[in-house]
Amino acid sequence: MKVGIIGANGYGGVELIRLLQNHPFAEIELLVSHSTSGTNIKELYPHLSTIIEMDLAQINVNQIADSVDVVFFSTPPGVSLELLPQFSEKGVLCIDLSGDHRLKDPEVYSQWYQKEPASSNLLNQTVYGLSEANKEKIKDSNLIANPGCYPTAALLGILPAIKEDWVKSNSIIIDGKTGVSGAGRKNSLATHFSEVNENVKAYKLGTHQHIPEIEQLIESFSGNTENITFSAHLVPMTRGIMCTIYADLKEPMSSETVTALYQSFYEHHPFVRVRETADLPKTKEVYGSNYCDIGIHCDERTNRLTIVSVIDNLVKGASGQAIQNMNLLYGWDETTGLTGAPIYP
Ligand SMILES: NC(=O)C1=CN([C@@H]2O[C@H](COP(=O)(O)OP(=O)(O)OC[C@H]3O[C@@H](n4cnc5c(N)ncnc54)[C@H](OP(=O)(O)O)[C@@H]3O)[C@@H](O)[C@H]2O)C=CC1
Ligand SMILES: CC(=O)N[C@@H](CCC(=O)OP(=O)(O)O)C(=O)O
Repeated sequence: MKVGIIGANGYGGVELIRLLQNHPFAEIELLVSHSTSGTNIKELYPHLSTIIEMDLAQINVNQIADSVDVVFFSTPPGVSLELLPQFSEKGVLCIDLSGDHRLKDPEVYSQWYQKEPASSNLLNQTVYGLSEANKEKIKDSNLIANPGCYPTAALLGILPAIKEDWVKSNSIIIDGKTGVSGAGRKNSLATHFSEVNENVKAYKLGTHQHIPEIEQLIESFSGNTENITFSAHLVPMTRGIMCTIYADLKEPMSSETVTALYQSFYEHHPFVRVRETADLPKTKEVYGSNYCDIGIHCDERTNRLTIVSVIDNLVKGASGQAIQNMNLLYGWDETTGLTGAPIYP
């Protein structure tokens, strides 16, 4: 099965390359770049020398569509809006790592991304690729909107409680922390070493594009409209996301009971590991891997549930999950090519 990666010279693209090297059924056919076509990928990323030495190709829809079976879009918002319909029309399977096709309501997309939305026709064909939540739909789709990094950690953390209807409406608060690679490879003042090192900052409060994405999936799970509070924080590490999620319980529950129920909920989902309460997960314990680790605490004084959910933003939060979705789509075991253990320490 032949794969093309558009945006191959960004962090998401390079993580796709790393993971696909270990995939037994997928072969990288084309690496595509907008601004560095003609350059060998090893010149931009010397760590890939002798592993993959391929010139980056230009964006040429016909040529790409003729040579690959599946295209990953690892490009900033707005790019796949224009390109993806041209591939989809030609019957190429598309997996979009950007936010362009995640929101079902075109008006909501315009409001949060300040861009013209994709066509309703295309949005109706799109499956939201949170692998654990939409496994059956992903198997039958040809256009997958891969989730954002924060939504992956937040939703895997909260969905069992939502599905079981344990939490009070509008009581969910998600406190998210991310490593700097979440902002991609492009230069910016916000990701400059001196700005990030020995510093923690909150950003995009009330305006983060992941707010409607999280609310949309909660609604599709519960049938209820839910308003969440989400705060994003940048912390001085390269990879990793931690979402600490707070919600008021409808009825008192113990940590042990909720943990056992979460373990049973994720029993058949190999990439979600639910820990015992005394063993709350840390970002380093999933570094470089496709795992999402979850820990639970119920405060019996306040009747509040706290969930800690960690992922690697570039793997389960982006490229790893994109490959997991490709595996589901092709009917392969979902763990194919993704069984590497986290890198520790
Ligand atoms: N980093 C992360 O942790 C996560 C990222 N995502 C999403 O994945 C996507 C890629 O992110 P990431 O790899 O981090 O970002 P980078 O900035 O590292 O890479 C972006 C890529 O897109 C290409 N690109 C930029 N503009 C255009 C254009 N106009 N047309 C075609 N290609 C273009 C860039 O290179 P070139 O211009 O040379 O082609 C580059 O290859 C984004 O939508 C991001 O929001 C999602 C989850 C997590
Ligand atoms: C550090 C940093 O800036 N992180 C990005 C994560 C973006 C992301 O996950 O991508 P999508 O926009 O495709 O959802 C942010 O918070 O916007």
